[in-house]
Amino acid sequence: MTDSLFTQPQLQDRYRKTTDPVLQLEKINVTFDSFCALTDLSLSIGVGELRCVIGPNGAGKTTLMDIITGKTRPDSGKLTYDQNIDLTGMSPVEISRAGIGRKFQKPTVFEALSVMENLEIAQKMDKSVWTSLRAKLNGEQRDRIDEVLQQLRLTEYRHHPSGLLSHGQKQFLEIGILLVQEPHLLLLDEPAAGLTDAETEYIAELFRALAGKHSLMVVEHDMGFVESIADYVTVLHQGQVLAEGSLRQVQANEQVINVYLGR
Ligand SMILES: Nc1ncnc2c1ncn2[C@@H]1O[C@H](COP(=O)(O)OP(=O)(O)OP(=O)(O)O)[C@@H](O)[C@H]1O
Repeated sequence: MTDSLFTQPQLQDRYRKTTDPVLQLEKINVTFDSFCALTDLSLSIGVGELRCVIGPNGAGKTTLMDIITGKTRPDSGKLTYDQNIDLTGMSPVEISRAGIGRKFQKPTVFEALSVMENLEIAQKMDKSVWTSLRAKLNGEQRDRIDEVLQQLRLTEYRHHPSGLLSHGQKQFLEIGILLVQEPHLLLLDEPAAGLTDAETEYIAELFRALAGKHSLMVVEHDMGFVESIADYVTVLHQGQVLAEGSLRQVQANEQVINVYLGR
């Protein structure tokens, strides 16, 4: 077992084997009343890996993200981050501070504030909104924001009110809000939903560039998008892992064809 992978971000992290897990779920069970949303779910995401999670409606994809981020507590099972951090006892805020960032499907930016202000607030998560805006950024923080603005093609919109951005730009800003917090693991729920073809292509390129430095778990229904980004795919069905492998492998799996992809 290696030492804690991410106590301090290290350059060599990107060269670690993706077989080193950044996140491990072991026999996770979640029930709502008597309905089993996740049943003995085991899953492992490697350092720097870009994992896609697919599956039919109701398969448990959102519940999986809710478990990882502490929004929902499992009834049983182990949830280990960074080799030895037990997430099951941590609050959503503690989990976020430990380096797990989540982007929901619907953008949730502060619409009245500028693009830049949204990023500043995100960078100083530990302070209130107004304290964050008054506190001066140091050079390093400013550089990081500039870098993220550029990465998300938002530099020329930095002073625009976020409410005036297009849907796609708001999605990009939301990814930027995650990136300025330097997460180690990003959870992205249907990031391509509602994007134009050009935006989808760019976001695919961006995710491929982020993998290695960050680990990414992407829940997505758009198979074209999955094909353009995924090295490894997990198929969920009825709260369990139905299949895992390359997209080609899972696309050829009879059970996956029957329950999800169709003929
Ligand atoms: N709070 C809840 N109370 C009761 N049942 C729930 C709750 N949350 C989820 N479920 C049920 O758990 C199952 C898994 O839901 P989940 O939202 O995780 O699926 P999903 O794979 O994300 O689906 P979709 O692709 O439609 O978003 C569904 O049958 C859903 O109705």
